[in-house]
Amino acid sequence: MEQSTKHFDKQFFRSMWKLTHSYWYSEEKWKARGLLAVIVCLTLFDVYIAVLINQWYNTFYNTLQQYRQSEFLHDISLFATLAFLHIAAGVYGLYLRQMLQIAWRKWMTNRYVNSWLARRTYYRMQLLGDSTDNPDQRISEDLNLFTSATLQLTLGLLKAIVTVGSFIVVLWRLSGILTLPLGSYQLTIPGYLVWAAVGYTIAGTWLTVKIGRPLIGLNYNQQRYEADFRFSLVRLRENSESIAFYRGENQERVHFTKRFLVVFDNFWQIMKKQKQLTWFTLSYFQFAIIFPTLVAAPRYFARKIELGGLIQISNAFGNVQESLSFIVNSYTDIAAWKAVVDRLLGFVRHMETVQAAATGKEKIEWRDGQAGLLAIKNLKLGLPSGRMILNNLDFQLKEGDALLVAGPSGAGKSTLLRSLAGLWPYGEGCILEPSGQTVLFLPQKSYLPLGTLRDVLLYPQPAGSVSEDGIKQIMAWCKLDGFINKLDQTEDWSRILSLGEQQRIAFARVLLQRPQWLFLDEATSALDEVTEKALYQLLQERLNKTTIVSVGHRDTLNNYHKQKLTLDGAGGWSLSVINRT
Ligand SMILES: Nc1ncnc2c1ncn2[C@@H]1O[C@H](COP(=O)(O)OP(=O)(O)OP(=O)(O)O)[C@@H](O)[C@H]1O
Repeated sequence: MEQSTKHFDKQFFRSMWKLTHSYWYSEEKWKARGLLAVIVCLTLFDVYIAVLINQWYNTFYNTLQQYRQSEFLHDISLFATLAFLHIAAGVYGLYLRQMLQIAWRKWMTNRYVNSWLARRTYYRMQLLGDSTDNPDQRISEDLNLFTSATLQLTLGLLKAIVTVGSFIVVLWRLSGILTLPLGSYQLTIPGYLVWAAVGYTIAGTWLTVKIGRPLIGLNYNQQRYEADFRFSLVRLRENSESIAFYRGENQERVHFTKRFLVVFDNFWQIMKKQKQLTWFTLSYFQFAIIFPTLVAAPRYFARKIELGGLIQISNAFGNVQESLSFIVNSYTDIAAWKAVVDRLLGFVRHMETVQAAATGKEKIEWRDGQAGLLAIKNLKLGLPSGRMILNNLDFQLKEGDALLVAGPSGAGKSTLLRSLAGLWPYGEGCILEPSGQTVLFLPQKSYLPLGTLRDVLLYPQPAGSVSEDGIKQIMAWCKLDGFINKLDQTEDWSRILSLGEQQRIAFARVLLQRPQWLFLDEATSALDEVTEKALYQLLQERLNKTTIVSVGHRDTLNNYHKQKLTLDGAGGWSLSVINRT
């Protein structure tokens, strides 16, 4: 499993840059940069308004203290204007930030989905270990969190820096010089309010980081445990019938309880840490309300500043402190954000490893050969454990051939088909594929997508690619006449159709797509022998030039093939001609 790295080290920032920069240099870069520039301007404008409001405090409270009624309404209207500008900047700042966020998320989602689907990465990632748990969560939730949190944190940081800069100047001006008697000496501290604010915040930040650090790992794990728990529930839904037949509810309950217990335990740890952190942060913020007044009180009672000045100091102090303690405020956000970044980086790395393996380092070589010829040269197939299941397989198939692959269960028949489809990476040798010809693989249980029966039949071709009459004719040939009037009905067909009906659907797909090379992995295992015969005869009549390679256990299959490849599961194989009686 990919672990959350504990620190923000150089490597993390390098990877982070890799994750982030692609969007800002993409084809959408000008739109993205333009939007970001407007948001930054609005943020700076908002800080400027905050400075004007801070000055307004001074004027307004002095007006009150000195009972200057004539200026009261003017001050109020000035406040209304400033407040309106502050609100407008806030509203549009958020609106545009969300606009940028969704555009960025859309772009990244497209990119991740494309990369996940490219070169069957989704399949190979599963095959090549489990270092990425729940890729669906990475694409749906993590990309969302990543884009929103990155913008929120970056813009928050910018605003914090500019606010600190502006209000430190204000505080410095209001501070004057503090003189402390130290024995016979006098200690003079210029801008002492600034030092007080900085000291207070640094102490708070340091303590928060110390208390809150374990939350990074805990949050990372929480997301993963939640996804694992959800996944186990989804599996029950997907396999409900099988589980119901086995009466496996108790076992499932034990399994759910076990997975949920992990969620529960981890959440307890988060709660305990969060409690400590909340004790600290709430106390810290409560004390921050009174702290500036305490610090500025000596100057007020020495009559060096008026009430307006005191309130202004308190407000400026609050702004500095709030911005400086940006890390304090958003420590848990930063922890969650770091966990998201780590997970995304893990996902990207895993995809890259799988794709690099697919393009470079693999020892099985898939090459385009001659049209009408499939040549397998010295093919060795192994398992991830290193066990050899097929040794030096060498044979050729020509257009129109029909080969039956047989052997005991677990001998490696499906694995051979996977290797011919380019899905199995463990092994070495060379496969010369028939150049420029259409190939179709039928697994034992075909995938039925969600949608109408027509979509299911045509998959993966789009609807409309075959005429209505053509579809109906082929359905009738495959003994699917009973479903003709349901062609446009949307159902969860994999739940409704029997396994045999699903296998007939798969044959109908073959006849609709008319591949030149057809590989069938126990594709008639759920059918009676009469139907099996009818379907193979249909292939021989309608697709007489198509080369057929079938994997199966039944003797009846001998009738539809010319050659037989028998695997013994220990690496050995033999090729023979089938003599039909
Ligand atoms: N992803 C995998 N990881 C590890 N081992 C695997 C994987 N897929 C298959 N195997 C192993 O490879 C061996 C061959 O499996 P395969 O499915 O090719 O056998 P088969 O001859 O088609 O069996 P059957 O007739 O029962 O369908 C089996 O021992 C199986 O456990």
